[in-house]
Amino acid sequence: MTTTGKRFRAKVVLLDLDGTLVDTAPDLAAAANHVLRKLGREPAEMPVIRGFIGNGVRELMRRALCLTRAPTEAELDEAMVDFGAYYAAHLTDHSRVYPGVAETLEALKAQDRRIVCITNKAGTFTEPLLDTLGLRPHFDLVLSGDSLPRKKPDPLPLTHAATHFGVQPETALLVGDSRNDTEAARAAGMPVACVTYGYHGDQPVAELQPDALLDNLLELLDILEHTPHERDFGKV
Ligand SMILES: O=C(O)COP(=O)(O)O
Ligand SMILES: [Mg+2]
Repeated sequence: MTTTGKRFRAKVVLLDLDGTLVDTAPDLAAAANHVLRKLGREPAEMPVIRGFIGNGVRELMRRALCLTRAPTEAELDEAMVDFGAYYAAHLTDHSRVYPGVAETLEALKAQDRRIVCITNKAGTFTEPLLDTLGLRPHFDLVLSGDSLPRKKPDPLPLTHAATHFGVQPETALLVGDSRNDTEAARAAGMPVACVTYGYHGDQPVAELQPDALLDNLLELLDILEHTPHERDFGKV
């Protein structure tokens, strides 16, 4: 773990999904490659697709198609129908919860913190994915890429979650893995920790200058202040 030595109040803990809670890259890559093959195009290597995750599945598919030829919006619309059907049927064939995640979520709950999942993944995939992997009961609120008018790197999902629980953004904490997470947090005035194992392309995650770096989500528990929170909610 590398941290700046800061401790965070984190009355509300917001967690990114893909690359932070769950390694979803194998099933996302399989869905994208299913579409590429169907269109007679060359499938892409897993690490290449992995670098496309974080801006929602439509952007992932667009970038996968661009490897051979940029699609028109109509072509992309059609590709997304096939992508959606395949991905919905194979959401958790190979996707796995990262080590330390379930234990961390349980500990956060025991400390009376509110727990939010904030992802750019479409809600139609987020809910069944969290359900199947047994994570859904841990969350007090789930915000997907299409839950609100704007998604990360826009600060809206973060400020929405803070307002929902009646806390100031600076007393919450986002944990994510990519530039979308750090940019959204900075714009919201919220501290941000990054996991080092997630999807951040070729760029070392330290270059995103998060307030803390975590090699395992359990390390989050070491950087939180332990003060009672129950009476704080709703008093912005
Ligand atoms: O790109 C996606 O579909 C989701 O990405 P996120 O969970 O890391 O926000
Ligand atoms: Mg992510």
